[in-house]
Amino acid sequence: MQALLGIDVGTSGVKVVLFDEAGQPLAGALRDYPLYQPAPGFTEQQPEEWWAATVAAIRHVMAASGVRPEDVAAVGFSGQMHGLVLLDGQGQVIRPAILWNDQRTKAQADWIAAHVGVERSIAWTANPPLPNFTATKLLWVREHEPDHYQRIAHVLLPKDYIRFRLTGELACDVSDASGTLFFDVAARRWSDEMLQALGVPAAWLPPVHESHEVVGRVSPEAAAATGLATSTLVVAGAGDQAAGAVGNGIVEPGAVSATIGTSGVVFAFTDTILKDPLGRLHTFCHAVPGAWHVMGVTQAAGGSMQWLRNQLGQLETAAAGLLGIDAYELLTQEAAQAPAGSEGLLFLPYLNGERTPHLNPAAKGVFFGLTSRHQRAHLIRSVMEGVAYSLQDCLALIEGLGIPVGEIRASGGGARSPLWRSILANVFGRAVTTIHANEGPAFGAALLAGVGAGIYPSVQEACRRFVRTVGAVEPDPQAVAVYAAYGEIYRSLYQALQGEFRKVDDLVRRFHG
Ligand SMILES: Nc1ncnc2c1ncn2[C@@H]1O[C@H](COP(=O)(O)OP(=O)(O)O)[C@@H](O)[C@H]1O
Ligand SMILES: O=C(CO)[C@@H](O)[C@H](O)COP(=O)(O)O
Repeated sequence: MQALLGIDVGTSGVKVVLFDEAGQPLAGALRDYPLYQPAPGFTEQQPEEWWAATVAAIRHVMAASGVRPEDVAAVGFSGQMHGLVLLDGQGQVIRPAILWNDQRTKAQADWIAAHVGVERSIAWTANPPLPNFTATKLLWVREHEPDHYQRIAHVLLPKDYIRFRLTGELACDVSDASGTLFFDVAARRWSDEMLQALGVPAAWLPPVHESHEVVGRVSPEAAAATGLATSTLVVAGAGDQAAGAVGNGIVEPGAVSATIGTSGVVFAFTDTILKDPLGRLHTFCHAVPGAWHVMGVTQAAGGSMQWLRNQLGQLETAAAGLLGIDAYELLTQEAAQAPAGSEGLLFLPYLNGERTPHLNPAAKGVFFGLTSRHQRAHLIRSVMEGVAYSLQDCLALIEGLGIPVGEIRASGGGARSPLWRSILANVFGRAVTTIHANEGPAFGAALLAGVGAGIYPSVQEACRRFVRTVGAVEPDPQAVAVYAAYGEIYRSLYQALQGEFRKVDDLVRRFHG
């Protein structure tokens, strides 16, 4: 028996799952780590805490599965994208990682827009400069922390740091590299033009591979720490959205997924490179050779529910432990008591600014339409509905590029909720399915590992064999009409409040920054 290990270095924690050759999970482990917010708009994590959590999760999985270490054929990675990890010449981490949802780098994104130009940025990298992308984070360090900047020898993405600890190899893959703004997405290699224009040494960036390619083996030190064998291969892996798409079978034309993780993403496969002229959708390499994808991103999808749970769900959080279910289940059960449309209560999920379609890091979250009639159930449901409207904004732009959209596959933690899936179906006005497995990007990472180890002939073939859709939810015409009507107001609210978001942002910087 050969086993495959998928490691997903997520935002809330690391998920490690061991699968057999037939894609069946043998054992899994989740280990959380903290997210630090040292100032308004800043989000950081400690790479050492990712590694400690990964080691603990791998040890747990190996012990729980009883699989012999030498039977683990290969490891594949998935990871939160865009985060900046800086290493010095000795391979030591220089400062905490600056994450994908950090909002501090608007000035650096504006600087790139002014000095390189949005059009040239899209021509060279397929994407406009956005605060979320790694390049702006590196420029921020250059400007604000020159001592740190001078020590840089290597720039890595989050999962690639974990691979470095596991193998000693510096490497990246085409899908994750696409989210740095240093990458020529059309040619699938680092962009000399962009690196030169930004004055960033190309030598800082690691070699780039297709996602299934083998980049090394587990090192003796990492084998001692994790319990894995030094014979185990390690493949390049993918950014969490591309890895999740592989796990969902989004590897052929017409396949589209909607993921509610901490962020929310609508993801469509493309076999040619397609770009939104205004850069509102990301155009990235897929984890499938010769393929690309477009995706729209909601900054705080599950993140909005997490915020609500933390602020209003202390009782549920305490009770969940006793009842053996999670707090989100209790909260979404309560949301089901409010009707579709939440009796006129609307939520704009811009708690961490917004990417698609507004590209505005200063956008703010809003509850609109509150009356004394509204109860907690309405608040919870309106958050779920607001996230769905935001994903619908992403879907509309994808359809606007002429990409065919059939049924939509829902995934991520939020898709565990049948209510959220039915809200998605009614807001999209389309059938929404999920897949049989709920290991998400870790499953995709393991399939990529299987291709790299030669167990499966291709990523598409692995998906054809192992990915099954289940649980189709059809849209209900009455609810579709309700959401179409409220959706119009949702969209007009951003237009009405855009100026106020900017003013509030300035005031927060002035008084609380
Ligand atoms: N049972 C549930 N019902 C509704 N939402 C859920 C449930 N479980 C998790 N979630 C949502 O999923 C999010 C986490 O999704 P996940 O895919 O695990 O995220 P990430 O990969 O970003 O860490 C949570 O923030 C929460 O909003
Ligand atoms: O920023 C993006 C994609 O562009 C996010 O997908 C991050 O890669 C992490 O998101 P979660 O998986 O934690 O929601």
